[in-house]
Amino acid sequence: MKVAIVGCGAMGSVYAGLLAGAGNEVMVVDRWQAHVDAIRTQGLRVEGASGDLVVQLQAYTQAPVQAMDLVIIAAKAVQVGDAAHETKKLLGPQTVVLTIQNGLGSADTVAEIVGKERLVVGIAAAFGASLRGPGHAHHNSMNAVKMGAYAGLAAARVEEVAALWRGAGFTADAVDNVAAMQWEKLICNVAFSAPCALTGLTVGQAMDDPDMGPTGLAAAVEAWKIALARKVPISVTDPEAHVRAFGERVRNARPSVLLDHDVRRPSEIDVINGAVPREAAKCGQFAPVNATLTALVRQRERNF
Ligand SMILES: NC(=O)C1=CN([C@@H]2O[C@H](COP(=O)(O)OP(=O)(O)OC[C@H]3O[C@@H](n4cnc5c(N)ncnc54)[C@H](OP(=O)(O)O)[C@@H]3O)[C@@H](O)[C@H]2O)C=CC1
Ligand SMILES: CC(C)(CO)C(=O)C(=O)O
Repeated sequence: MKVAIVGCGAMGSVYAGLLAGAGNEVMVVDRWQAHVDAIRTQGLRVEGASGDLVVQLQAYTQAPVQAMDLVIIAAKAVQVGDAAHETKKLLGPQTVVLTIQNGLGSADTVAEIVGKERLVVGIAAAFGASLRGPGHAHHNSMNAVKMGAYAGLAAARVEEVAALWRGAGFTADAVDNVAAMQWEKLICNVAFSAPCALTGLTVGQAMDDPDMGPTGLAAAVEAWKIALARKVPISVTDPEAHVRAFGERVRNARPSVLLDHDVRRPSEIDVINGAVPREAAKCGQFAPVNATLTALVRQRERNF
């Protein structure tokens, strides 16, 4: 399959490396010139839970005009609009677009730009990925990739995309309910995104910390209650166990909100912890734990 990855950062590199390693024709588009240059000259190295491999890829800072079978948008929520515009150059009549971001709301932005009928929404859970340098990604784990149609795309086409991922060594499944898939991940992210960004702790250190451990769990339980109040059909019955199982897989990870703060860059906090009070308001409820954590992160970001 001809696959393009738009936004070849930490996660995009893991996707690109494994999909190319499985024999797909993979092109990556990323605006970090040094990363693209390194991929062109030395190949892309992906190291960590999946092994250690180097793949040769086509790499660009701007997408060429070329129809692909599948375009994966792996930019962050705050960048997803620009990345979707870049994606338009890669679309043919049959191209499927899969957008994978943490938090809530990115898919709506992408749907407006690339069209909802071709869109698949994905979630990647427990990878703990980062870029170690130009052309070199690392990931702590690789738990699961889940995906479902945004609106209209036939279930068989979504299943085809999931099969492509499985063929590359991922645990990947097509799901019926995108909202449940997103909330089940969000419950995990809220426990670590703000707490780790505010303290500099890794996921494992935050879980073990006598202050941040309970704070993260309170944020997760609050998100879980709001998901239930919003009647999202999540399968989580014990949010604390759900979060602990997730955290144990990526103890050494520094959540991407913390990675953004390392370089004084505004993060995805508004669509992660910040999504919970917004969703709560839609059913007349409050989410004070997530609202407070979001306010603290936002205040810090105003000084960047
Ligand atoms: N890191 C992780 O372990 C996990 C992350 N996620 C989620 O996956 C998503 C991606 O995260 P992550 O890989 O960490 O993020 P990164 O910041 O590492 O990667 C995103 C990349 O996309 C590039 N980019 C942004 N806009 C464009 C554009 N218009 N054209 C080309 N390139 C573009 C960025 O460039 P630039 O740096 O210049 O902005 C960056 O290199 C996020 O939603 C995150 O929450 C999910 C599971 C695990
Ligand atoms: C580790 C973390 C929290 C990084 O943002 C994550 O979302 C994942 O790996 O699934």
